[in-house]
Amino acid sequence: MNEYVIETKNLTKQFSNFTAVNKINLKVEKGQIYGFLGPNGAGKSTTIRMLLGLIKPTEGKSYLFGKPMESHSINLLRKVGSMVESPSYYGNLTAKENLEITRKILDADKKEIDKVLKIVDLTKWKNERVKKFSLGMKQRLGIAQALLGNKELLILDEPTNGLDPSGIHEIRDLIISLPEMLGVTVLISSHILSEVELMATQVGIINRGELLFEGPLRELKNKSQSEICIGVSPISEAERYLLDKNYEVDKKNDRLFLKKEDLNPGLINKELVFQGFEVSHISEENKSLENIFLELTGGIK
Ligand SMILES: Nc1ncnc2c1ncn2[C@@H]1O[C@H](COP(=O)(O)OP(=O)(O)OP(=O)(O)O)[C@@H](O)[C@H]1O
Repeated sequence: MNEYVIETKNLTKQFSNFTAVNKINLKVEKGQIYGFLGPNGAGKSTTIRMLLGLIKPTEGKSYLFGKPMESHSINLLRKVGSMVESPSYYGNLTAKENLEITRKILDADKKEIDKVLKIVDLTKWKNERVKKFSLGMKQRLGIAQALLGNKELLILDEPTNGLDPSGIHEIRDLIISLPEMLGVTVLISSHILSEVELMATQVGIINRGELLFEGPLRELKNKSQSEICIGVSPISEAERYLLDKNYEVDKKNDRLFLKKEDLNPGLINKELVFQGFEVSHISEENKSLENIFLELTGGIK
């Protein structure tokens, strides 16, 4: 049996009558960068809080490293580093002093401080007070804190939130390097697909507490049908003609869209021209991943 770093079985959380997380089954394998995606309010933080033992599930179970959380939580959580919302630090202390506090709490080896500073590329700034740091540097320090104690799993809740594009780039490069450099598995939550698209090897998409998809991004892309986009006149007559022929037709912005299932744009063109329509444009359109994500989560109707 495959042992997952994170596995949940019917994990559910209700707040009074409201179901924030509904019977979700997550599977995260060792060494993966798992993008946990969903719009605001989807249930990501609630799931993460259950995985970190901060709140109890109403129903269902979570397993870390193959063991049930409920019976081994302290030992399991020792191997998990996390950064939930923004990192906590003392602005008047230096980066090194902040890490020293966490190191002492964890009783980790002194050498680890220089090691994690190097990983997050803050060695040069280790003696600077954190209040002078940019938001990106503070997030990197938060990741360094989360890594202290030889962690095997990192859980990062919206680590790129509020960062500018160059900050996002830095955090992304850092996260991508972690599984290979340290052998850690990373779960990262976000409400923006493009922020995790370039680093996640696997994604889980949650909306209104339900897990809608789990798998590699390419599988998500393959799930969506491409369309044939046609510029044709007179458009209404062409639409009627295609509907009569049982094609699935959508009219948007003076263009007709046909769902492609073994449809050949060349043959459609020939058929329309043969019927006397004037075809000014015909192309095959693949939906962007962002559109697939928005459709799944209800952003586009
Ligand atoms: N303690 C609580 N009591 C009642 N409702 C809650 C509580 N915590 C979360 N919720 C509700 O559960 C739903 C899911 O919230 P959650 O914070 O998990 O979403 P999220 O996907 O992390 O979104 P965001 O990115 O906005 O934090 C929301 O509707 C939220 O209002």
